[in-house]
Amino acid sequence: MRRYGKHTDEDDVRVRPGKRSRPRSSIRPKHEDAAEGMILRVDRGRFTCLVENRTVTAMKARELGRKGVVVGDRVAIVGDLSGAKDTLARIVRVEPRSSVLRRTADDDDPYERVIVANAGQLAVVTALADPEPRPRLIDRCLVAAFDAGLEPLLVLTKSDLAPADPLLETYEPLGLPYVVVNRDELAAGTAADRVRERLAGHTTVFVGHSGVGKTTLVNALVPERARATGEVNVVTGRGRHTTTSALALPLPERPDLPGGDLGGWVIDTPGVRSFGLHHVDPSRVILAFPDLVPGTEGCPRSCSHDEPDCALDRWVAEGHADPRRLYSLRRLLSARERREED
Ligand SMILES: Nc1nc2c(ncn2[C@@H]2O[C@H](COP(=O)(O)OP(=O)(O)OP(=O)(O)O)[C@@H](O)[C@H]2O)c(=O)[nH]1
Ligand SMILES: [Zn+2]
Repeated sequence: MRRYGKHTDEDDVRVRPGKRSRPRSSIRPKHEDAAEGMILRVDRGRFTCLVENRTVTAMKARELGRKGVVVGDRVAIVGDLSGAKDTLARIVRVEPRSSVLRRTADDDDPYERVIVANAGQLAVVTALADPEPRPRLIDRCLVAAFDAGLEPLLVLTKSDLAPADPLLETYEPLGLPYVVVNRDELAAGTAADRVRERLAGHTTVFVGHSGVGKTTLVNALVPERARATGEVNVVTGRGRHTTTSALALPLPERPDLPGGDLGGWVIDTPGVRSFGLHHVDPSRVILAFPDLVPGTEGCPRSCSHDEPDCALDRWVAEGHADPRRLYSLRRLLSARERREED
């Protein structure tokens, strides 16, 4: 933990004599003894926070005001950090975030929200059948990932029910990493192992439509989770998770797998039906297409890259980039507009 000791103040005094040389203890942050923590879960104003190797329940200090604290946030935390039952610590500071995944208000949720902070990868989980894949929802998740600067990963489940090829063909121009899994591989553990290799050393957010098999996969990746959330649904009688917010789970170490000693985090999110994208800026999305970026030099100011004067048509016509890349970019950008089928 960084300390804000006397030394800094003394330096200040020496270089800037005069009036301002009186001791300025007030410039020191109030909570210099705060511990560092990571937010694992948010539930009705209570935050589950990892501090060293303990989980501590905390609330926001009043001084944070309306500042949001979300899963993945690194925070400074004070108070009772024992993690004992019925104790409540206080979050006094949120550290700068390396990334922010958000969704705009939409039918599922009337508020714009930051879903997760500090993630590096977005795993878009899609079933190849039951439920049918919804390419527009996949596109919307990809746009959110590109906008937030997260690396996307396609996880296609239920390949025992339908082939992956048609969908993979659609996404081939994007050159995304992908993993295809089926029921037998899930049962054998090999599906989770292949996904695990992609997660090594990363913080990965899992998103997917309800029913695609996200819970099955996350439980296989983090067996601890199945135990922690093994409540039984009274209607179906099946064990069901009750995630209403994102939940960060540490990946168990797997020295037998490539990169398996690196650890990593899985952040599970509730099933999504849509993914609001009004906040997305096309100029950030296009950064995921470095082969097209130089072609935008001749574009009109604040070009949507899908208008008659867009210079990208000429860029690909002159052979600087694959036309399918431009087609894919435009499809993604158009996914920002709301469509009925979303
Ligand atoms: N055939 C087949 N079924 C699978 C596969 N993966 C998961 N399932 C089944 O699909 C159903 C839905 O899986 P879940 O893991 O509950 O799906 P989910 O995405 O978490 O859905 P929510 O819990 O509604 O968010 C379950 O009955 C799983 O057993 C697969 O690869 N093949
Ligand atoms: Zn353009």
